Amino acid sequence: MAAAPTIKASAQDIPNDIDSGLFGLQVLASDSDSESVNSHTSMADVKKVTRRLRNEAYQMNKRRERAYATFIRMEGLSSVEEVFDKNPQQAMCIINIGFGDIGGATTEQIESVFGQFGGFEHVVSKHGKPYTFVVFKTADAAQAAYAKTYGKLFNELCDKPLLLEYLNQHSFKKLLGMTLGEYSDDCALDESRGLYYIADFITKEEEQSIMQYIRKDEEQEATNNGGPTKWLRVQKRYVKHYGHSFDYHIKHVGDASLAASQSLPSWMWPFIERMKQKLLIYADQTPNQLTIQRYPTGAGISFHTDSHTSFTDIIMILSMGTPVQMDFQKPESGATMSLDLEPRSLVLMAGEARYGWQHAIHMRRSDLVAGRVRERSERWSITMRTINKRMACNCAYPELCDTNEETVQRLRKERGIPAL
Ligand SMILES: O=C(O)CCC(=O)C(=O)O
Ligand SMILES: [Fe+2]
Repeated sequence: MAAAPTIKASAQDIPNDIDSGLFGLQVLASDSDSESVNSHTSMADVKKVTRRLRNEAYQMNKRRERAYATFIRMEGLSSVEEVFDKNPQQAMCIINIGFGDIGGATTEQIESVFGQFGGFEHVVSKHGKPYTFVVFKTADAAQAAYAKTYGKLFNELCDKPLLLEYLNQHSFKKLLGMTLGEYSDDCALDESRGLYYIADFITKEEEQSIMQYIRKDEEQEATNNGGPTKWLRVQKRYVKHYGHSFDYHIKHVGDASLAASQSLPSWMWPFIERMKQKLLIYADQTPNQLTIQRYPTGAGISFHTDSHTSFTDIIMILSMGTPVQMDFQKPESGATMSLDLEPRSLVLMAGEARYGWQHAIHMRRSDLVAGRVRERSERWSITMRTINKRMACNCAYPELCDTNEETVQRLRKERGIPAL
């Protein structure tokens, strides 16, 4: 006797307007995870299954509506029709799975599901967004993956039914075209604007030895009741100053005399010498203030511009440990950009990058680099600056300049520096 056909259905197969019975259920080949209705199934069972499936379809619709609303709000759209396409396209949006702590998945988890399909290219996640994009080589390849994944549960993907939409061509470019390292406007921040990035400024061995020196200073501090200088906790990071201290309450160099309170650690001298040679900085730009920072995983530094009246033009940052993304913003125009700070790299900010932009390292446990989630661990950095003895600045960025701030005027008076 021929086997009874198995009716397989999952919630997504049921049309939204289903009103009774088995309408809309597809008759498919047998499949172990399918809902089975065979010749022994009573009409009551069929009704039960139908009711359950209808309820699932209703829940799924609700989920989809919620995800649409979030997408529209976050992308500043008036409707989803602006971005989604009914016809298969090369890129799809998983509208209900993003990356992050709550209900999120990592790039690797999403790849592990979609990477099984032919023509898979890559996953693009966006920070703080509860949706993700999956790109295929062709619309046909995307369609094949869509057919096998839509509405399905994957335990790698938080056991949520996968909701997918094809992305129209225009939105593909608009939403996914901008990768890190590109700029949000015409305000490209580059060397002509004073931002320089030197990869592998120090070797791996040098990185290790600097970290050892820092740890040794730390031990000395613990055993000697104070080593060269003290670690302070600022937000979630640890900070230590050499040369001159920095007062986070007044947001200014702390030493009243503006005389160096400490010499720079001798292990830094060879690197400062290398900077002078490689970067051709002038003698009067030789750093005389160092800030060493230790960022436990997830720590960061809020958006700021290094005080214009505390330090002169050139600021350099040496990175060690985990790579992180540094974000830049220009409050006046809203322009933004990100720079990936690899360990052992040196960043130099001068001119517009130093005076006219703010920079930050967001407090989070991972970064997105070209659409991939990269977990962070511990990071160390050394910021090198030169004290601004005039305590004045005549930059072209008054909105970020502290020259006329009351505190600075008071400090100028207290420190015997003539008023402007
Ligand atoms: O740790 C870093 O890379 C950033 C440090 C910084 O912005 C600062 O010290 O002002
Ligand atoms: Fe800074």
